[in-house]
Amino acid sequence: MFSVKELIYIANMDIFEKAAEVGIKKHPRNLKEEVTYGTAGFRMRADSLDHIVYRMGLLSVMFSKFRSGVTGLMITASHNPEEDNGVKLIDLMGQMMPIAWEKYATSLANVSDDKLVDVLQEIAKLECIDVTKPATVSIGRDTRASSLSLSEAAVDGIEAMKGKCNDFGLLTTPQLHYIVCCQNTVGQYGEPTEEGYYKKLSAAFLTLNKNRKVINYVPELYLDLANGVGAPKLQQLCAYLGDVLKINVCNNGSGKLNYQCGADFVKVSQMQPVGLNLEPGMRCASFDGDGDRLVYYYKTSEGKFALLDGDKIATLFAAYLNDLLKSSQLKLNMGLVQTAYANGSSTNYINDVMKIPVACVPTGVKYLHHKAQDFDIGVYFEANGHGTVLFSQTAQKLIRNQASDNSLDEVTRDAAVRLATIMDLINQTVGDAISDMLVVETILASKDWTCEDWDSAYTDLPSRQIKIKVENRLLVETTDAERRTTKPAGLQEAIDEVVAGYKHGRAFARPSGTEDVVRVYAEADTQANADKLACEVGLRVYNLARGIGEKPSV
Ligand SMILES: CC(=O)N[C@H]1[C@@H](OP(=O)(O)O)O[C@H](CO)[C@@H](O)[C@@H]1O
Ligand SMILES: [Mg+2]
Repeated sequence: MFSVKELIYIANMDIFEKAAEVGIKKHPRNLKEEVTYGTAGFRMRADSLDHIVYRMGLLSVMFSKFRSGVTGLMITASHNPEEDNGVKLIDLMGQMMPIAWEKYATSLANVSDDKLVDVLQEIAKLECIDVTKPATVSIGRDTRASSLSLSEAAVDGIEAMKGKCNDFGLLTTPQLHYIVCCQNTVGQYGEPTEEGYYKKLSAAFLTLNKNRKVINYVPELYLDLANGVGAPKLQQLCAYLGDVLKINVCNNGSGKLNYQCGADFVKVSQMQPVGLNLEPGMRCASFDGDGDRLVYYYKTSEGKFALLDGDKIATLFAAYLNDLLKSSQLKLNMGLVQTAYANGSSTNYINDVMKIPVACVPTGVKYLHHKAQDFDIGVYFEANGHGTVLFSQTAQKLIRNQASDNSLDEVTRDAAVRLATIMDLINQTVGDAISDMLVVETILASKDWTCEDWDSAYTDLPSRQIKIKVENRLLVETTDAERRTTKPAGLQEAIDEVVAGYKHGRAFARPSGTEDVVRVYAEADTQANADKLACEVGLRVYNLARGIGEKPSV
């Protein structure tokens, strides 16, 4: 007689062995280097990814069985070059896969073909997974040339592990997060389709912009789509918006993905993208390649390029929500979550002027999202334009109750109705360029603001970001939400010494989780000083952390 545990083990073994056979035959491991499930899953050159994506297909099914719900798998390398690709897994409510599972992903990706069964068995044992249980995985992909065949590898993995696969084809990353959340909440969050996504967002946007009276706000936006998946998706959305917002698009798929365009390019180079003739008076924005980042920009009347990045979007959102909270007489606490890359001026403004609690966490959406859950209303944004707002269950309930309380005066109730509708406009599962753009437009219209009005809240300190190539980036270790290094020995002291020589100086170095580099960030009183500080800190990293190739120079 076998025990239940033994029977599960035998049934699992059968499936695992077959999955390993398919793996060897169709998706053999072709990479010698070790890879790590990083800030946004696995990311590397697309031609090294096939076996990893197949194996993530396997893992996504085990994760679905473990969670007893629909999990997600997205194929994208976001803002990285066209030649790269990546894969990441999504949890039931549309959040990132838990950190505990990242180590399973890493061991599964690195194990040799002949030991694949052992790792699968180990995960099943550790998490008590019965592989014979039903499982469903929803998958999506971006527009990269390599994405279709990689998504087929994922389907192979899902089917080999006896999971059901919902292949949604081309999607922005946040659309897949939204769909997964809808599927697991049985439609409560919305209809689990792409169509449902457009309907939910556009309905909220149209309601919020119905009776607006604007003089300064111009309902016309110039939008750079990074030649990514945002392009076809935005076009679909526009059909629902009518003439409430005119969107002129550029980099809408005919050029090279993320090349001199897109949110990352605009943020890092602090320059307008190709294909856009920026003139004063134009309100412009950029998505990244998979549609989960958004930055705005404009040209000042003096002809200077001015960026409204994730920090500016976060403060715009938080201030507006705070006003609505006050007017609707709701006592809910609100907090803002940033990373070390947030401009120092924004942090000061939130602390000193807005008087809202602000937290700093390590880079990566998973950390921001997690911290934002500490508040009734948690606004989180990375400076690069990835972010959203989370409303706790209690907050959602109180806001909806207030919105439907007929005994309240009109002003109070209107504010509560607006808050409730804004909740529907925000993609709470993850940062979403489409949704965030609609929220920004709604707020600007409601305040009757231009970009200059929005930008006038505080002035960014000049900043610079550079990348340093090193032999092994993991030699650099950090603490204090990545603001200080603990290794290699002497690096932090060297950084401190350099920073001390600059007015309003602040700088830090950390290993990237998505590229093989150490990133250096610096800010100071002038652009020239920020550039110089970044370079000087970069040199210390180069010298103390075994830099390779060209030394940084201003
Ligand atoms: C400075 C910066 O922008 N870092 C980005 C980048 O991570 P790194 O770990 O810095 O490579 O990609 C992540 C995923 O898209 C994003 O979450 C993060 O903010
Ligand atoms: Mg992205």
